[in-house]
Amino acid sequence: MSELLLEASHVGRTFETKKGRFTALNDVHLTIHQHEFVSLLGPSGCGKSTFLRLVAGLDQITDGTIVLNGQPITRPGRDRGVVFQQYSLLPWLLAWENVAFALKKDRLLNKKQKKELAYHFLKLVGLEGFETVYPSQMSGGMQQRVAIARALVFKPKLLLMDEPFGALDAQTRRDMQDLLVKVFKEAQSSVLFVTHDIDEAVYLSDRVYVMASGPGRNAKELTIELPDARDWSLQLTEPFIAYKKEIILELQKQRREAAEKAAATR
Ligand SMILES: Nc1ncnc2c1ncn2[C@@H]1O[C@H](COP(=O)(O)OP(=O)(O)OP(=O)(O)O)[C@@H](O)[C@H]1O
Repeated sequence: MSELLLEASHVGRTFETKKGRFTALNDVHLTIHQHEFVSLLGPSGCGKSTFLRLVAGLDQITDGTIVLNGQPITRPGRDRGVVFQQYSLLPWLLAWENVAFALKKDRLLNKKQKKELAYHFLKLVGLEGFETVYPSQMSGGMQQRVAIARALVFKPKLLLMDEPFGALDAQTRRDMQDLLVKVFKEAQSSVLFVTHDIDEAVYLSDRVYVMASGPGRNAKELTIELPDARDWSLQLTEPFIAYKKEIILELQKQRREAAEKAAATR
């Protein structure tokens, strides 16, 4: 396997709430290697977004360590690009300006170079010809493409994506998944991808971490070995269905255990 890029060990995150201390994550482990696509899957509330925010540097761990390229993560940085479910584009800026905005503080590039880079990444995500369109004139899928281009424009080592296709209709979601496979290969970055969707996780990933809740923790890790050239017929193959089944059975087991635990405390 290629070089280790990110290593999260014994990660914990507790929150002080009105009802007392709440443990959102407990002893979570995760690794990502160079050029690896890793998904984080699990029931609602198991702490996927909390974990992603810690890796993004938008929140601080209460236990453990998260090391990226040998350095502990303490704040956001240009080595990580983030894409959320909400596209969060600036409505008063054109598509290319939204992408170039991410380079605002880059003093090494002049305006022309920033514009060229923005155009390059918009082309990569299939938006050639839409550079001078405002977000309000774009579909949800197109807006999310702009958000992906914006996250990639400073060539991050790690792309962090939190349910990026959650707001899209089924067909657009499929198109975006195929686009992501292509973009991921060309951008030569690694991806940490949070999703609820089992098919999406198996289709896109090299490895899938399945989490459990109460508190959020590791439950299962799968290495996905499927042909590199992914297309949708892959989803009908036996190996794909076998991975899916393994995840479904794990999630069913979790639901059963949670129900038993709830019944025992009643
Ligand atoms: N700032 C906070 N203060 C208190 N509790 C929080 C805070 N942030 C998250 N939590 C709690 O931590 C738990 C994990 O939340 P998180 O959003 O990470 O889960 P998730 O797996 O991403 O869920 P979903 O799939 O529904 O988005 C939840 O119970 C949530 O209420």
